[in-house]
Amino acid sequence: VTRFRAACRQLRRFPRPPWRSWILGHTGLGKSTEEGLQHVDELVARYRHGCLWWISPWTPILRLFHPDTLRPILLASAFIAPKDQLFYGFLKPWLGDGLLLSGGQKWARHRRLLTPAFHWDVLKSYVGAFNHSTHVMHAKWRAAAQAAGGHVGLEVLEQLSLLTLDTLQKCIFSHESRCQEQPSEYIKAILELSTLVVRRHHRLLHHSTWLYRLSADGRRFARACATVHSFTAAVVQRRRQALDRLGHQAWLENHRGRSMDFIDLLLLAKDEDGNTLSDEDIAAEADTFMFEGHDTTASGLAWLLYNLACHPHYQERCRQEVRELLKGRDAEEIKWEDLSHLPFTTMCIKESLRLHPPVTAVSRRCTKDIALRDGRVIPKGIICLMSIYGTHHNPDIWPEPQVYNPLRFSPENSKGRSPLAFIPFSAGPRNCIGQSFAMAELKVVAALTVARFAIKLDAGRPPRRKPELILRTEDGLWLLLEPLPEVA
Ligand code: HEM
Repeated sequence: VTRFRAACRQLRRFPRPPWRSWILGHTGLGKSTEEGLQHVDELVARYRHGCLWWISPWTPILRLFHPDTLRPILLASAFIAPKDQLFYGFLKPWLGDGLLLSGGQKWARHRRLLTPAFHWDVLKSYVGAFNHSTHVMHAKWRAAAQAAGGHVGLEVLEQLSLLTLDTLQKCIFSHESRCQEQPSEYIKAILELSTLVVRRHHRLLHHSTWLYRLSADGRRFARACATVHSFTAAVVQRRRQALDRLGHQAWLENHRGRSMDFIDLLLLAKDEDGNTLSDEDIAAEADTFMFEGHDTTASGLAWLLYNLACHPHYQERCRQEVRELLKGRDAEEIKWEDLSHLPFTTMCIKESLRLHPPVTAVSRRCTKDIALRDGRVIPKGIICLMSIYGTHHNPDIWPEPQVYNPLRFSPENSKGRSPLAFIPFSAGPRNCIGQSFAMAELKVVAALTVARFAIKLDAGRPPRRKPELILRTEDGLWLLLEPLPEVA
């Protein structure tokens, strides 16, 4: 009680938006809806740095949305600012102790072991998979457009989710599920788990582990977890047996000509003391990549296509850039070397990630008091909800924040801007390990899509944003797609 009262004294220095009552606090005022996001815009416009939010009479949350207030927490060591369980706990039975959820020494050791798996030399070999999965998706779109007599209206979030799951299965497991063309039990289970985790957040009774286990949703969750875990465990086990049977050298020689996937790299990963990852560790990391890598990238892509549909002149400029790059080639294929030659498309991607960040917030609970530059203190143990969306919409940093303007990211306009003003992949020691992977995939899919399709708004179905685990929409994101003549 004494500690709580001392914390409340510190917290009084943060502005508190009007609440419903001192018993209810702000309960029910922060919704995962379009209105909820507009409310965040209002909070940011009014409080600029952050504000205090009471989700119950004994649970204060600091909502932070400015580089100055985010800096000391985002840049603190993972030991001082660990993840908070309230927001991440429901993922635990699925993702176990993978990088996203683990903490302390285990996280630090795994982060070190996993970092080389995201080196550019490795990512290079995945660009082929990005191209191939995009060809498959586009072939489906072309067939649908032809059948519809010219252009087709599609819900692109679902389409792009299947595309990113397809590429991840290839890059992590070297597995061709062909999930874009035919149903896959494993992919169905992953999509179901994502939906169930969000639903559990909204149902207070389901927050209790034992009540959840007894509920229909809890049983579905357990079944989907079992499907995902048995798939991953079987792949890891098969590879481990092959490695043990052949020995390192022969196993590596066996790989000549075929690029290594994530499972291979994790099986071979060794720290400076010669410690390796156990099969359970590898499986948890693979499950984490599948979760963290699919919906986030799909949301980023879907909102990018939407923003380009809203701004046909930017779309046309991207198209010209890509066509120029592909001119005279035998195949319409984006290569690794091409990724640095798409400056305008890259600016459009970044501006879309700013305006519609796939992950809208991350949260931490500090293990010691954190002093801010202005003298205020974030007390130990308080949940800090760091709003990526709010920071990206902060008028202190981004003039006219609601406007889509890729030129904000031109080299001259980026000069002098705080590195924490644009944080779609978070920042600091716990930033996104997959950000280069994601940017490469975003560029390949975006470039091929603008080259092959005219993307238009579906006037009858304007999207209403819905921030869940990722930024979605209430009834899907519908766009009209019209095939263009091939370039190469
Ligand atoms: C546009 C796509 C992506 C976005 C916007 C994104 C965003 C983020 C953010 C904001 C975090 C920090 C989460 C937190 O602090 O709680 C994060 C962490 C993480 N991301 Fe991503 N991500 C993307 C793609 C990917 C991909 C493709 C992978 C893997 C293949 C990946 C793997 C991870 C992992 C493992 C973590 C946890 C890192 C750690 O705690 O050490 N992400 N991501």
